[in-house]
Amino acid sequence: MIRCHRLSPALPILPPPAPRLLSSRITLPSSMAAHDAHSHSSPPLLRSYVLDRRGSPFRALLYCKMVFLSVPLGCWYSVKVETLDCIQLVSGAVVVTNSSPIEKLKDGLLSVPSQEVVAELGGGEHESTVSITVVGASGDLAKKKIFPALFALYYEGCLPEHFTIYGYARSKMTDGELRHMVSKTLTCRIDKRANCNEKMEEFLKRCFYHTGQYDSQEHFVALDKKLKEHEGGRLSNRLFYLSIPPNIFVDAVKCASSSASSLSGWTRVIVEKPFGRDSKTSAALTNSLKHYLEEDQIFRIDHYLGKELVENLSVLRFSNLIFEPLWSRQYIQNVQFIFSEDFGTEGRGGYFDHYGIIRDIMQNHLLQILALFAMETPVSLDAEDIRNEKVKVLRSMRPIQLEDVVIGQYKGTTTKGGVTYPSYTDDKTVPKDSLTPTFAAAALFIDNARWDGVPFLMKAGKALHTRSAEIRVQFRHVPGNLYNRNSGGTNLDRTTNELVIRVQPDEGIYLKINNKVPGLGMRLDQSHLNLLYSARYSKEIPDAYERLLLDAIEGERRLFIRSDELDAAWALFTPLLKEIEEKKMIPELYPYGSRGPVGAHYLAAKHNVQWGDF
Ligand SMILES: NC(=O)C1=CN([C@@H]2O[C@H](COP(=O)(O)OP(=O)(O)OC[C@H]3O[C@@H](n4cnc5c(N)ncnc54)[C@H](OP(=O)(O)O)[C@@H]3O)[C@@H](O)[C@H]2O)C=CC1
Ligand SMILES: O=C1O[C@H](COP(=O)(O)O)[C@@H](O)[C@H](O)[C@H]1O
Repeated sequence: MIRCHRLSPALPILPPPAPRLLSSRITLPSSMAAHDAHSHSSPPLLRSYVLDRRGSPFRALLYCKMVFLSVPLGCWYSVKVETLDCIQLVSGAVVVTNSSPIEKLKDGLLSVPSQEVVAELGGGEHESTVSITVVGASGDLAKKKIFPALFALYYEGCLPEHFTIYGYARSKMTDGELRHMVSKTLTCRIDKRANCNEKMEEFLKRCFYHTGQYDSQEHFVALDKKLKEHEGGRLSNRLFYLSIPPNIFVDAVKCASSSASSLSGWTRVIVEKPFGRDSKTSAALTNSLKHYLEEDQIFRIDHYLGKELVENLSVLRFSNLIFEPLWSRQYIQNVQFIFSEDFGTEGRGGYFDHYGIIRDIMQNHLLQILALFAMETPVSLDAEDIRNEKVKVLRSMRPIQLEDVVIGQYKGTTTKGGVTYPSYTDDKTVPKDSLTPTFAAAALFIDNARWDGVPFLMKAGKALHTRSAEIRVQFRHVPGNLYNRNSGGTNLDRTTNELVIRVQPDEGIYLKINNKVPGLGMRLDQSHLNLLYSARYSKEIPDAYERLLLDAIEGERRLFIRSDELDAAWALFTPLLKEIEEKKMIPELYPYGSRGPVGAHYLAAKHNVQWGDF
């Protein structure tokens, strides 16, 4: 039985986006008019179809003759099947033709089941299956995040009934060794649950391994063969998670696309950051990927978008009357996006030195949050509507000035207790004279009517005193505040309201307000209206990778980055990065475990702001 929280009857299931044509070469016959998307009643024409709700939680597979439709539940289409030769609905995209067979839309990409494949579909034709291939399965991210997230999804009943997981990498491993590795590196929230071992056993039986090179068509053909065996003639959907270094993304995509794409269902590819180092390299990566994939097959992951409190940002703003009217320069003095880690780059120095903190955290995670925070109200919750608004706000951003940026690098320290912490450059994979910033603070501006003049401050650093990620919204002071005259010493112009969205740890939202201290006198202090998630909700918070993997399986693109968003993000940061690197800007050193360089305070002060985390 499916227990996935997404299917809870208490939760409204939103109607899916309207189907969209993939190519102008394809026309929808007039007989295929969308029925009422909100209606759950079956139009007469579809009654004879076989409806299978087991394959994937939100997808029903309708099968007839040569017709395959994979449509979201709750959405019915009126189709005159007799007049159509082939139909393939791929994740909301409709492919319909009156001539058979459907021509290939793009080489090796979207193909329609051949007669042979259709014939092969024998007994299992009413069922779909999802095959998830973790490319780079021997690596750090796969062990730390991807397998644990897949297991958590399995445990929660969120994976379809028929699924197979394949690990793919060059390292030689047997299925047994992969299973051992996965079970030993389980670091997910489920591992403390009572029947975790039992569920793990079941899960591991669905995990397999295939050794192969990332640029070998032959090895991907062999993988395809194995996937087919597991798929057993069901309609197959395939998800490839590229958990490999970026220099081999394109090789792997090329092979996966041309030798291991699904012939009957969808094929999607999750791509991990870094998406290039600048505008040029990012565009080159996008172009290469688009050679083998359609944009809507590419799921560019930014795992911060999968974090619960980031996902909640729009809910907070758009579903509470009290916030949206305040969301502008009229009431907000500044907004701060703060990321800090209490550990250095140990173990990842080689990667990090090539990127630095601005590319590693600011250009993606913090900027994505900023875009969600500052965008205009989208037309709907549809992925394209949201992403359109994000792109607009990113394009409205003023070029970042070097004077509005502070960079730092951590240096080793020895604590009073005698514990020694290394300098960034102590890492053997980092050049001794590296100027790569491990800390940066910046002031950004959005040149539009809503945000004109409001500083959006970002601060990100490694090896700081604490691990946290938060959004701080500092409101303007109350004009002519009556209590300034009689506040018992509190300077109300300094203690303005502040809304804090704590993304991690101890997820929560609190609003700082000025309040009367109880008693006969009139003394004010600043208190918190506090929503601490652990106190309010008994449910554990899913890991970001769980949400994003499930979204990718369900074809929900809202939390993935579209190529024009990526272009806009790089357009903002590339000139700054170029200037920093060309001028060989020297980072300010700060001690490991400290609060970062003092320059960050001068930067804030320059914009009449105080960092809220002090
Ligand atoms: N680790 C993390 O916390 C995060 C990682 N990422 C991104 O996710 C992706 C995977 O990260 P991570 O798991 O740390 O990466 P790894 O360096 O651990 O690489 C993953 C696998 O790729 C193969 N590989 C490594 N280097 C090469 C190479 N030069 N040529 C061919 N194959 C190679 C190895 O497998 P084998 O030798 O068996 O083929 C390795 O196990 C990267 O793009 C990274 O930037 C993003 C956010 C966080
Ligand atoms: O993408 C990255 O994120 C991690 C921080 O992720 P979190 O979910 O643990 O906050 C960061 O350590 C890493 O450098 C960066 O590449």
